[in-house]
Amino acid sequence: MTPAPRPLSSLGLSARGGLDPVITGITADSRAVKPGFLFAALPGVAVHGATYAMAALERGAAAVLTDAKGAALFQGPTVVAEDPREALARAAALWFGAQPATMVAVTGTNGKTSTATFCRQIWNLLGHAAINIGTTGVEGSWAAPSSHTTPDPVTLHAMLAAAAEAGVTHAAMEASSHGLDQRRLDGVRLKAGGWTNFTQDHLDYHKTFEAYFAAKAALFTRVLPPEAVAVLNLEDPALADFHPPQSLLTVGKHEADLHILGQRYDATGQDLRVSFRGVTHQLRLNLIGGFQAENVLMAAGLVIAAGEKPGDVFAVLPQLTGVRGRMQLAATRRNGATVFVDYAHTPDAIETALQALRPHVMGRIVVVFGAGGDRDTTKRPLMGAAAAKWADVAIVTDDNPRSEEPALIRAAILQAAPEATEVGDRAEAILRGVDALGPGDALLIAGKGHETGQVIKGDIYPFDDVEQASIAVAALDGVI
Ligand SMILES: CC(=O)N[C@H]1[C@@H](OP(=O)(O)OP(=O)(O)OC[C@H]2O[C@@H](n3ccc(=O)[nH]c3=O)[C@H](O)[C@@H]2O)O[C@H](CO)[C@@H](O)[C@@H]1O[C@H](C)C(=O)N[C@@H](C)C(=O)N[C@H](CCC(=O)O)C(=O)O
Ligand SMILES: Nc1ncnc2c1ncn2[C@@H]1O[C@H](COP(=O)(O)OP(=O)(O)OP(=O)(O)O)[C@@H](O)[C@H]1O
Ligand SMILES: N[C@H](CCC[C@H](N)C(=O)O)C(=O)O
Ligand SMILES: [Mg+2]
Repeated sequence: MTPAPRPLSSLGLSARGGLDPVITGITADSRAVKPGFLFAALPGVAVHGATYAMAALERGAAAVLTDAKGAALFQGPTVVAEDPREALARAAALWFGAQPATMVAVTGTNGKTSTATFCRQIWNLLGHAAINIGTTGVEGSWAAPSSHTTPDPVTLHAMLAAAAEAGVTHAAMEASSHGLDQRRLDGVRLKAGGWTNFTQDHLDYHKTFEAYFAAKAALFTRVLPPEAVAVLNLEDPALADFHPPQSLLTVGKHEADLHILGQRYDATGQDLRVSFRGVTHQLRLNLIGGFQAENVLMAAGLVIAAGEKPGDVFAVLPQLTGVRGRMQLAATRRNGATVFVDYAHTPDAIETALQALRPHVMGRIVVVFGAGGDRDTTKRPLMGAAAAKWADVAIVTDDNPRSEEPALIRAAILQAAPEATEVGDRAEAILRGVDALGPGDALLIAGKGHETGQVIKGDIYPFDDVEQASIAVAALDGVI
């Protein structure tokens, strides 16, 4: 529902010369401007949005929000902000207004989608209308697609207001480092924030580990209010020395508030003994992979920090179901071999996923994986090394090469995995992986998870790892 027109000043903004025009909408894209809109001309990676300010004004923009550099590029009603991205996020929060009453955000190199999804499932199981917002879109009691893990502030606040108006009271969202760096979350009212882990990814954007860390730390140092709760995974040494302004609920290590006392794996999941502030709980998780227990504990910590009773939360954990494309059992061969689809696309995730699968597998582990184009190039050999170390057989293939030459991406991986087999066509690579499986073996198809497309140059070709796994098993085992 479109909010009613209102004066610029009601969005916490003032234009040069004391102008206070009536605003009818907000956008950061000049092509979406309608008469009366506030156009946010943001400093971008490729271009300064103020390049399009005159086009926006010609389309009837009532005012342009930008920084000093942008303001020098045009003439017209101008709001100058030191940080226009943060000003836009706070204006979007005021413009759309309604947000679900109880919200948490989770950051970290890996585990965000899993944790946010488990938060939503726990809240649903406790009777709340809840959603998770992130890489898999908006899921739960209200659904919507999302082009980003962390949507831009105008899209995000429109989502939150629509969900609240639809009766959603609880929301868990992923705070990506890009999203935090670009202030996309700055107007969101959060009760708790979680940090799963910190390893390598996105250095193509942040350039240094320090900048990557600072972007994620900002969830606590800038976005979360001091009265909120910080849920930190102390298993990760990078976080053990992080001291946010908020009170802590720690998970992971034995001195943490919430930690695992014992873990026993079997073919369909795991049994856990966990301790929460001295009280022991025994529970079953029908989820494959130790990392899933870590994510479940992070989710339990966030939901408890946001107000739920610990006993109620632990009681519903056995009902949690797997997250699409995260260690998802996609197919089983006639000889009993299993095929899993997972989203691992960083060195740590490849290592974690392969190690996590091992206790559930009697025989060999085969892995099929690649690395995304137009992303962090330095992680490619590290991914190759992780696969070479932790899998028995590795097949290197394509995964969203985007604008890059696929063979060069594969070569960068193979230089650290000389024993691996190179099969550029992903469907053929999966078929070869399935064909290699003997009784008790397992295949891990990693990197694309829930994705339903292969991004090559500017096009997206339909491709679904789960579907390809079933096709390969049917073709080889004669099941139609
Ligand atoms: C690198 C990056 O994150 N870029 C994001 C950023 O673009 P930008 O500001 O740098 O855009 P730009 O192309 O330089 O343009 C500058 C400004 O001019 C405006 N413009 C541009 C053209 C025009 O005609 N008129 C106009 O007004 C643009 O709207 C923009 O505000 O702001 C845009 C608007 O919000 C985003 O769509 C865009 O995401 C790009 C497409 C992207 O691929 N981002 C990925 C890397 C990303 O954000 N990934 C994370 C993490 C993923 C994960 O780990 O799960 C995510 O949260 O999804
Ligand atoms: N706690 C964890 N520690 C290490 N690896 C993990 C953890 N949780 C998940 N993974 C691995 O990372 C992959 C991605 O998990 P998930 O989608 O939950 O992470 P994410 O942080 O949302 O990723 P992205 O930033 O790409 O959206 C999983 O498929 C698994 O291989
Ligand atoms: N299969 C995807 C996974 C990464 C997606 C997301 N984390 C991003 O960086 O956009 C790729 O490598 O292209
Ligand atoms: Mg995600």
